[in-house]
Amino acid sequence: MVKPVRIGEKHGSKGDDSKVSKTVTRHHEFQMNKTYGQHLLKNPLIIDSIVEKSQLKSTDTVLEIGPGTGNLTMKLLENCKKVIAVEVDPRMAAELQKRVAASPYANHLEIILGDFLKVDLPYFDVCVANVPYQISSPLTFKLLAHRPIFRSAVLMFQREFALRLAANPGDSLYCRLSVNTQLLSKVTHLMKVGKNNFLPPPKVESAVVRIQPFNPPPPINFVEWDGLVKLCFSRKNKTLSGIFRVSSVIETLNQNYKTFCALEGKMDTDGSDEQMKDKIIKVLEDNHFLEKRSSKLDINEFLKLLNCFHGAGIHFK
Ligand SMILES: C[S@@+](CC[C@H](N)C(=O)[O-])C[C@H]1O[C@@H](n2cnc3c(N)ncnc32)[C@H](O)[C@@H]1O
Repeated sequence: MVKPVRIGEKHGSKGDDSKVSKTVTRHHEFQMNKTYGQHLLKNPLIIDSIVEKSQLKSTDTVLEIGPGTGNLTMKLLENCKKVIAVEVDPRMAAELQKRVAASPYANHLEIILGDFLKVDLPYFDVCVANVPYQISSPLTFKLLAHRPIFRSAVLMFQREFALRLAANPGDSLYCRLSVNTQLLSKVTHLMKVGKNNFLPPPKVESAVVRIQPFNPPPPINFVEWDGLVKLCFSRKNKTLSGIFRVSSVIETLNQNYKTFCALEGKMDTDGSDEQMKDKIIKVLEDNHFLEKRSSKLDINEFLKLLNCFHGAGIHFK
């Protein structure tokens, strides 16, 4: 558990827009750390738009991941009760601490110094962040696994990642990430953001999405679900018939089946891979999945497929 560092209490002038550009200017003194994905948002219009789209309430506790020197944090503080910011770089945290101490919001910010992927998260209502792109995927699933379930997250990602999150069946970017995220949440693409809105500009384009976790979450064993989805997207344009006829896949599912039978106290533990192949093909055939392709299946069809396999005792972990 990383110990939270609390910001000291100091007061200064409120709502001073010049602070954004001053801080941006000061960033030239920093050597930006590429491994931490340090690209600071410098366009106040984009910052305002992100905060507006976050639909914050004055009673909200907001989680920010990677506040940097605080360009977004300052605007968030004006619009909620409290910001909890997780920052890995002590230089950034110190800069943010100084900046907030000179504002009326000193008592409304808590900085957790540490790696977002390793810290225990506190309670929060909404997450708003221009995230470090290199941890986009584990960051998203850490948020979605967090309890209690938060209201929404408005997050800046690399554009391609954002498009993958929001992709629909049939889209070229529809993938395992789209299906796993959309099983657990509603994803909405909010806006594109060009490179020149950052300092220094990243190599890639960016986009902001809103993620609203389903509450209650679907009653699905996520490991089983992801096992099926991972397999189906190993060759997303191949038919399911083609994917499930591969001998290594049949072998693995037969092993899983035997483990499942043993755990359930069933005697059916000596079936051959050939028998397993017939069982799998029968499930696909009986439920009209043989000629379907993952790239076109929606969440409900994946759910149906998982249920059909489970009905036959076929498991994916
Ligand atoms: C893209 S910058 C965003 C900075 C600031 N929010 C802004 O928009 O100007 C990403 C920030 O995340 C921080 N960061 C990188 N990896 C992190 C991690 N694993 N945990 C927490 N913060 C991280 C970086 O130090 C940097 O401050």
